[in-house]
Amino acid sequence: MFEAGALFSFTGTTMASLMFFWSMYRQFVPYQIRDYLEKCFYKMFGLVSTSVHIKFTEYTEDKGLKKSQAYDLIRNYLSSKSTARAQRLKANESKNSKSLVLSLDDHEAVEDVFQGVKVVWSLSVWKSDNQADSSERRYLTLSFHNRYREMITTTYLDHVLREGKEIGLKNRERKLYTNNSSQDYSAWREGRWSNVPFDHPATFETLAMDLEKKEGIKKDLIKFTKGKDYYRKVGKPWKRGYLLFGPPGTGKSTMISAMANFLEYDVYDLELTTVKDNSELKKLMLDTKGKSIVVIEDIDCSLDLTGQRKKKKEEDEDEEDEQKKKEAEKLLKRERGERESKVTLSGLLNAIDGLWSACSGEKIIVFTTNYLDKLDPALIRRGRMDNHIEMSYCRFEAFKVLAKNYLEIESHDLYGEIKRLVEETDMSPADVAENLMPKSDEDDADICLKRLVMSLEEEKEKARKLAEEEEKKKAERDARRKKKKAEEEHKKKKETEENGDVSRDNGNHI
Ligand SMILES: Nc1ncnc2c1ncn2[C@@H]1O[C@H](COP(=O)(O)OP(=O)(O)OP(=O)(O)O)[C@@H](O)[C@H]1O
Ligand SMILES: [Mg+2]
Repeated sequence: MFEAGALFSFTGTTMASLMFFWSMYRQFVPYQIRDYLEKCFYKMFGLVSTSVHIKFTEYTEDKGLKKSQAYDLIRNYLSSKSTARAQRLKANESKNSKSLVLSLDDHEAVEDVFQGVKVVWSLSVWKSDNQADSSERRYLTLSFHNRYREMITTTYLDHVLREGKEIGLKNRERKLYTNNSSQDYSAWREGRWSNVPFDHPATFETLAMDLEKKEGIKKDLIKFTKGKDYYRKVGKPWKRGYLLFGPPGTGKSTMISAMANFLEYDVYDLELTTVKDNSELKKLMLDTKGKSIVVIEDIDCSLDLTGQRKKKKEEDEDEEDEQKKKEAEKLLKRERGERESKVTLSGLLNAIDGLWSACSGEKIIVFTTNYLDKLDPALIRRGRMDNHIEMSYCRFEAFKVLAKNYLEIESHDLYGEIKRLVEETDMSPADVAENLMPKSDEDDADICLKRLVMSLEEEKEKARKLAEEEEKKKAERDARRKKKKAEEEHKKKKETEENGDVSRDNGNHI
């Protein structure tokens, strides 16, 4: 028997000799001969070995500069397996610096089991011999028994890539994109979209609206995300359009953020007024990725999309005034040399509905507007805007959500009075929220709710006065119209009488 000391010294000497021979081999044997020897070794080894090895390099072979997508997907896939099973791990900061990401360390291996078959993944590093070149290339090797060659090279690898993609999407930092103006050459050269991290805190839990409606929207979204095969089966591109309409401050933009957080999607905020023409719009849409929400806010203000609308037969004076104001604004813009977007309604319809709009996977398109009736029916027909959601003034259900968010209360003596007032008064959730927000440390729930009651009463009074004034104005307008009509009729009658007199006179002359 060896004594412990003797055993250590024997092992140490052997290791030192091996390392000496290894370094001599790498230093003095030329690369071509080494390569040949290694190939022979692997060949001989292959005769007795029953293992198969597949190598996945970090960079693609062609130019060696492009990162291999498959390599990244496999690393994503292995991250959770390594955390659970590997002995040596590497810790990196995640892109959003919120947490640490653990991955397999260099020269480490991890086992995976798929359909009862064991495979081993190992991570190796190749270092250049060239002194001037300090670069390192990593590669992953998948080893498994030859008996499972067919299953591993098809089913298992498909499974790894698919899972890796999903993990990557989940871990990615979500982005809020906005389109660069093509007038701004430096920004346009950088890319069609600029982005910042998307960090809006709105969720469906904090969104104040009718509870049943909210649940309906959540279910609709879940159904959509799971509908890949269904959409393919019925022959529809995998996208869904939402039209959010309602008065200002009712939560349309908040709803978009809640949707993005719920689905973990990116958001593309498309500013149509800076898009030069239809072809630019097409390019922008082609540049959006899957798992994203493309938003066009205030669609009625973005473009003159109402041009094709049939004018109402009876335009009242107010509408005429508005039309005149718009024309004057346009003229002023033109005089100032401001560029107007040449995106047309058909261009926009193509962008959301055309052949190429089906590129790049699942996508949600959202339009928001304050005035539903200002939009061309073609733009919002079902199939294009599948789900029309009205965001309305704050009613009691919505108030309760806001009170819970802002004051952390679920009931109060004033709830009865508030219930009556919010049902009678049109106040936006934004205004209700503002009243509920404590303005100082002394503001407690009692003070905030009383302030809300006061505001609601004021609003109610204001609405009553406004309605009275409107009524008065309408009566005046009607009276003016009646008077005008009577005058016209009188004038017509007079003209006919005069014409009758003239023809009688002429008759007398004859
Ligand atoms: N339904 C809601 N639930 C929770 N908060 C809301 C809701 N509606 C409005 N708010 C609050 O009011 C603010 C303004 O709301 P938001 O911007 O979503 O309104 P909007 O409908 O998009 O208005 P606009 O038509 O003017 O664009 C939000 O930041 C949010 O704090
Ligand atoms: Mg908005």
